[in-house]
Amino acid sequence: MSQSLQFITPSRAPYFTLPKFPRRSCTRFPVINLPNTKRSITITPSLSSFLHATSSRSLPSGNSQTGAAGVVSALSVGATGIEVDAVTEAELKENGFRSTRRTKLICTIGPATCGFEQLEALAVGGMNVARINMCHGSREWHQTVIERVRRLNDEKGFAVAIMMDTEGSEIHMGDLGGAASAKTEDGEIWTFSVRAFGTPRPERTINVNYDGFAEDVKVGDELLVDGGMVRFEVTEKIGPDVKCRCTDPGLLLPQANLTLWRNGSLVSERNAMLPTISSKDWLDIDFGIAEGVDFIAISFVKSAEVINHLKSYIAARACGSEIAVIAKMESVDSLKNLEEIIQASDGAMVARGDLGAQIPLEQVPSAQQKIVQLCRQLNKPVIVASQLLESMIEYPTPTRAEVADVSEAVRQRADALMLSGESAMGQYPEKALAVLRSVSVRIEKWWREEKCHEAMELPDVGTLFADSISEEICNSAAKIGKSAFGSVSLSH
Ligand SMILES: Nc1ncnc2c1ncn2[C@@H]1O[C@H](COP(=O)(O)OP(=O)(O)OP(=O)(O)O)[C@@H](O)[C@H]1O
Ligand SMILES: CC(=O)C(=O)O
Ligand SMILES: [K+]
Ligand SMILES: [Mg+2]
Repeated sequence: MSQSLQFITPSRAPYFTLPKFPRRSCTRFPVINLPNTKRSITITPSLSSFLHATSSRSLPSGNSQTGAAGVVSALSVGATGIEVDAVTEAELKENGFRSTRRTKLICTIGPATCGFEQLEALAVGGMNVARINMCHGSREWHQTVIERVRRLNDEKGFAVAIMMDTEGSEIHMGDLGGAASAKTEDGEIWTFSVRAFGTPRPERTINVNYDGFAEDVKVGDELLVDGGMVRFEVTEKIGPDVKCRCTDPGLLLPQANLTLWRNGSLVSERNAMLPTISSKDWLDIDFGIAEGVDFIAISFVKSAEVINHLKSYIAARACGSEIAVIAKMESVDSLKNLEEIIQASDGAMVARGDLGAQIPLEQVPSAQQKIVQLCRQLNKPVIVASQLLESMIEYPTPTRAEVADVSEAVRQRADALMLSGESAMGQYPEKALAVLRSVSVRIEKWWREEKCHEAMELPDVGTLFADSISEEICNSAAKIGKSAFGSVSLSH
C-alpha cells in the first residue's frame, strides 16, 4: 500500500486497490517531464497499476497541483522514481496526472484474443486484468495465455494481472461436438441428455454435465440457456433424454449454463447439493496456484464458508502467496448471504449473466447497485461483468443503451468493468475495450468536474483507539478539503 493511501485512511485498505499485482521485472524508464507538474521524475513500470487510480478517487477536484501531488504520492515511490506501468506512463505523458483512469478493465481471453500480438493490443488499449475462464479450453491453452501475458509484462513494461475463473458445478451443457455455436429456431425440438453421444452426434442433441438432470426436470418446466439468451419448454422425458421445444430462439454456445424454472420459481433440486468448488475446480485451482495467478474468481458462491475454505487452502498450498479470492455473485444464495461473503472475500464480481437467470431480469440493476454499494462500504474491490457491450460481439459500435449501462457502473464507482464474449470470441475486442476506456475516463472527468458522483457514508472502521483518532483526523482533513475544493471523497 502506498504511503499516501495510508495517509488518507490509515486504518483502511485502499478503496480501489486489488490486493495483488502481477509479478514482473522492473525496467527503468528514462527521466521524463510531466506536463502538469513541470517536475522531472523517473518513471518505472510497476505493479502499481491498481494503486494509482485509487488516489484519483480521493483527489480534490479542480486543482491540478493538489491532484498531481496526490497522485505522485499515491504511486509507489521507490528510491529512484515512481512506479507506473507502460499504459499509465503513456497517459501521464499525454494528458498529465489528472488523466489517469481509475476504473480498471478486465478482458476475458478466448480464441479472438489469445495470440501474443492480440494480447499486446489489449494491453496497449488499457487491459488491466486478463481473465481466463476454466469453463472453456484446456489447461495447456490457459497456460500458454498466462505465459504470453507474463512475457508481455516482462518484455514490454505492462502490468497485466491474471484472473482465473472457476467452472463451478452448476448444471451446464457440454461442448457442441467441436462447433463454435448452434442456432436454434422457434418451435424446434432439441434433446438434452446425460448420455454421451458418439460422433457424428445426432442432430439437435445437447449433452448435460449433471447426472440427476432427467430426474430433476418435469414436463412443463422452462429451461433457460446462458442466463435466458435461449429458452426451451420441457415437453417429454424418455429415460435419460429430455425433449424440449424452443420458445425463445437464439445461439447455443458450448458449456452454456442451464437453469430450470417451474411455475415462475427457480428450481433447485438435487443440484442445490452440488459443491460450489467441484473436483475439477480443485484441480484448476492447483493449476492456478502453480502458475501464480493473481486472482481466483469463484463461480456461484453460496456462502462465506467456501471462500474461507479456499483461502486456507491457498495459504497452506502456497505459503506467502497473495492470490486474491473474488466471490462471483450470480446466484440467489449469494444475494442472501451478501455481506458475509463480501467480508470473507478479497473482492466481488456482479456476474450479471447467470444472475439474470436466477432472479427476474428487472431485479438485476438493483442487485448490482446493492452489491457495488456494499463493497464500497466494506472497502472491497468490485467488478461489474457481463453483457456490458454485448452487441459489439458482432458490431463495431455499441448501442446507446450499452454506453448508458457502462456509464452507470462507473458512476456507481465499480472498481472494474469486465468484457466476456466481446473480447473472448467477438469480432471487435479492441474496439470494445476502447469504448470501456473512453466511457470510464469521460464519466470520471464528469463527476470530478460536476461533482456529481455517488455520495457515500462509510461505517467506522477504526478498531483501536489510536485507529479511531487517525480516522477522525483523516475525515476532518477530507472535510476541510471538501470545503476548499468542493469535492473530496470522504470515504478515502
Ligand atoms: N478459453 C476459451 N476458449 C473458447 N471459447 C471461449 C473461451 N473463453 C470464453 N469463450 C467464449 O466466450 C463466451 C463468453 O465467455 P464467458 O467467459 O462469459 O463464458 P460463459 O460461458 O458465459 O461463462 P461465465 O458464466 O463463467 O462467464 C463463451 O460462451 C465462449 O463461447
Ligand atoms: C461472469 C459470469 O460468470 C456471469 O456473468 O455469469
Ligand atoms: K466461469
Ligand atoms: Mg457465470
